[in-house]
Amino acid sequence: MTESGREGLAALLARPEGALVALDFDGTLAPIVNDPERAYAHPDALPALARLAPRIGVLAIITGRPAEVAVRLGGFAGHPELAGLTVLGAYGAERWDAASGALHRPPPHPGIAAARAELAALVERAGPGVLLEDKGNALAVHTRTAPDAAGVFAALREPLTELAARLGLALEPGRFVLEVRPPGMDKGAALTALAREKGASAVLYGGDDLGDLAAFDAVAKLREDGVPGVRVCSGSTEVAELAAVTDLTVDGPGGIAALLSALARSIG
Ligand SMILES: O=P(O)(O)OC[C@H]1O[C@H](O[C@H]2O[C@H](CO)[C@@H](O)[C@H](O)[C@H]2O)[C@H](O)[C@@H](O)[C@@H]1O
Repeated sequence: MTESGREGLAALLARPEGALVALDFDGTLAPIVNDPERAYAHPDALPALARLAPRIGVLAIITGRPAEVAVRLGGFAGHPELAGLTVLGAYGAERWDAASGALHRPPPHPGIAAARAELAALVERAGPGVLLEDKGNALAVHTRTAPDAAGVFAALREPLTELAARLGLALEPGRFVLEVRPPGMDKGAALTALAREKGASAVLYGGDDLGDLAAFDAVAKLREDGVPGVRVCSGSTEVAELAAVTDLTVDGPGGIAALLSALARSIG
C-alpha cells in the first residue's frame, strides 16, 4: 500500500458515511471469461457489496458495458441492501439508479451505424475466434478466443484506429478487446462528477484494465484537491502495468470481494 493510499483508506474508514466506493465490472467484480455474455459477477462479489453498501455513503459501478447489461450480469437489481447503488455504463455516458430504477441512455452516435456495417465485414475477414459484441452505442471486437489472440489484436489495432477516427468515434483498447465508441466521456470524468455530486469525503476506485486508467488519474486529481482516495488494482497477468499506477493490488475479482468484505467488517 502506498502512503497516499493508506491516507485514503484511513479517511474512508474514519468517515464511511461520506465515502464513495466505485468499482469496474469486468475483471474487477466479474472474472474474465471467453464469452462476454456469460461474464457473471464473482460468487463472493454480491454478498460483499451487500455488506458494504449500507455502511458507506455511495456505492457505484463504472463500466464500459451498457448500464443495463452490467445490472443483469451482476445481479444488482432487487436487493434491498443495494437500494442506493448507481451504475454508470458506457464509460459514464449511461446511468442507472437502483433507487428509482431509472435508466438514462443517450441516443446512438451517428457514426456507430456505419461502423457496424464495416466491422461485420472486418471481423469476418479476421478469421476464427474473433467476435463482435454489439453494445448498441458501441462495438467491441474481441480476439480472446482467436488462435493467435495477441497477434490478431495487434493486427486489428491500426485499421480500427483509422475507422474510429474517420467516423468521429474513439478507440478504446482493453483486454483482448478493441472497442469503437463515442468520444467525450471516460471513467475519470464519470468518477469525478459522481464524487462532486455526492460531496464525497473519500474515494476508493477499483479496476483492472486500461479503460480504468482515467479513473485512477481522477483519484490522484481528487487527492490534490483535498479528497483522500485509494486506487485498487484487480491484478492480472494480462495488464501487469496497472499495479505501478495504483496504491494496492489484490488478486483479481476474488481479492476485490475479500477487500470489500474486510472494509465492511472494519466499519462494523
Ligand atoms: O469497464 P469494464 O466493466 O471492465 O468492461 C470492459 C470490457 O469488458 C468486457 O470485455 C472483457 O471481459 C470479457 C468477459 O470476461 C472478456 O471476454 C474480454 O476479453 C474482456 O476484454 C466487455 O465484453 C466489453 O464490452 C467491455 O468494454
